[in-house]
Amino acid sequence: MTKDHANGDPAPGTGTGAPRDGSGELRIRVPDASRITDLTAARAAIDAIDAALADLLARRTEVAGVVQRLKPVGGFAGRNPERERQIVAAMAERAPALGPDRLARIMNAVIEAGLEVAEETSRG
Ligand SMILES: O=C(O)C(=O)C[C@]1(C(=O)O)C=C[C@@H](O)C=C1
Repeated sequence: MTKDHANGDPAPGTGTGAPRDGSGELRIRVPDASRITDLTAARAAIDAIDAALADLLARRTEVAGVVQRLKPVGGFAGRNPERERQIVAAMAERAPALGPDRLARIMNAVIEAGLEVAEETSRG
């Protein structure tokens, strides 16, 4: 993986974009979008962000699987719309440009994917 010489992080658009060093910490260097002026750099930035998103989604899926095992009723049968609304509301505060309706669609897909993986895993 190409390393950023300053701090050892992967350069944007190379490698996974999100080092796994066992610390549980996930770091990504993202250029300020307003400073990107060419298509190659813009796509490299997207690739780095998507690599970090993939890492986060994988980790979220693992933790959501633990939640399913801890709940009295896990999986799709134990779906909790109020908790999902809270998740979306908290994310909408951090990402106002997306807004709650789009974030609800995104998180519905994320949550359902996590529940599918948890159910497949529990079936063995
Ligand atoms: O918090 C829970 O109760 C979960 O089961 C986790 C989770 C999630 O993936 O965030 C999944 C399904 C529920 O509908 C709500 C949230």
